[in-house]
Amino acid sequence: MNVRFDPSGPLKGRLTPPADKSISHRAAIVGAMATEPVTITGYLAAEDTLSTLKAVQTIGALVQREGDRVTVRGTGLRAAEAHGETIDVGNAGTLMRLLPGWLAGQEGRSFTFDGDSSIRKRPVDRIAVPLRQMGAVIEATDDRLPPFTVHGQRLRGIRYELPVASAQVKSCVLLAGMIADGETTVVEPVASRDHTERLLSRLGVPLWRDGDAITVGHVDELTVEDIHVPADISSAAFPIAAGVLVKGSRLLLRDVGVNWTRAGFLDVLDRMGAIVVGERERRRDGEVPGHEPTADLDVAHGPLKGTVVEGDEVPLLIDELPLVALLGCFAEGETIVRGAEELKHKESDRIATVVDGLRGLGAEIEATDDGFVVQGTGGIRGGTIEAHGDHRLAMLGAVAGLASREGVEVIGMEAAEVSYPAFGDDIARLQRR
Ligand SMILES: O=C(O)C1=C[C@@H](OP(=O)(O)O)[C@@H](O)[C@H](O)C1
Ligand SMILES: C=C(OP(=O)(O)O)C(=O)O
Repeated sequence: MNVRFDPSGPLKGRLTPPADKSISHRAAIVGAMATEPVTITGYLAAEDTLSTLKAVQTIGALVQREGDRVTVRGTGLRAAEAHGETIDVGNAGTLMRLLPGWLAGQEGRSFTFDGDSSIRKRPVDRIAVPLRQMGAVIEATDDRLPPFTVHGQRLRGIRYELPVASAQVKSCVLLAGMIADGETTVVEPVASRDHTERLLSRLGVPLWRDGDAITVGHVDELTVEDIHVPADISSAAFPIAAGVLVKGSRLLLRDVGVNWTRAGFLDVLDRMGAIVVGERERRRDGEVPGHEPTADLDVAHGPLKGTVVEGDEVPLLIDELPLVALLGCFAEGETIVRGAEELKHKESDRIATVVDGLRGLGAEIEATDDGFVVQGTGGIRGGTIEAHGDHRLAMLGAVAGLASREGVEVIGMEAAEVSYPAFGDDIARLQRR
């Protein structure tokens, strides 16, 4: 589906962005691990998180959905079984990397995972390495890609130093650690989103942090309280960027998750001089809070200046980096992102697709090995951008169009269904106010 986004008049009004995708995946998986039924309110109804509901059904959980209220009746920690059915993760990397952690500990049962053409290019060796050390047997295509099969075994706890900062790998090992013998420790090179730690900690799972090391203990049974999912800051980032870039805009985004391990985009916006007002959670080392803080964010159009995003900050806004590139086009001076090689392993190679895509719209942007460099020129011309089946690229093109001089045609806008099905409607509503 090709959709044209013309230069927009001011965006105005209030909006509750869609529910958090990362937290929705985790809530459904944890619900499936529990023995008693779990109610999740505000569950994200988008392609990726519907794949997770289907996946947990494939392994024996019952799922009931009424709007954004989902009830999961799980199998308990040690009774998941797929009966030879393949688990289809669709386009969802998070699902593909988290669920095998739990299933690796289902002794004597095997689970095959597959997904769409994008997922078949995304590495699973990053989870196979630690899970094998814990005792699981994993067969993957070319030893590193889907489709892959996890043969569940009795697992033993390990200490694992993550070679790259990845919340998906960290979460996978922590989920496996809950059913492994002994304690399991994951050491992260730099902080990444900690939704799994917060959720497990709230549910009474023995879990603690010591500097960069997170340790989880063995659990016999999981009791899960009802879970509420806040709005997704990664989805909110698109209307926020539109509000910052389109002249005369003023938006209020409500109930947005501002967990500091996710809210790096707001810090980068601050450095660029953008006007976004709202209470954020501040970094607190050594603590694993049991909740997800939220805030209302008041956004207004204003001038921007260039900034530098370094590797330590990258995991705190990994999915928002494409938008940093777009903001850089409008900023005074240079905007640089470094230490973001991980962008190459997303739904598309986001260094290549962002740089080629924005350059096609008139941006002065160069790719580097681990990021990009953008020269601010005060705006962008417009043109056509290909989404490459990547939801974040589709919405990047849309926001670029709203702020451009000539408008942007997005090829493959349907990709937005993965995380933000109401994106087009929400933007249209903000344009009518
Ligand atoms: O844990 C998660 O929910 C996610 C972690 C990140 O991936 P990595 O762990 O691969 O960096 C992020 O890009 C993805 O959208 C969601
Ligand atoms: C990278 C993303 O998700 P996933 O890894 O779950 O496919 C994303 O949502 O931008």
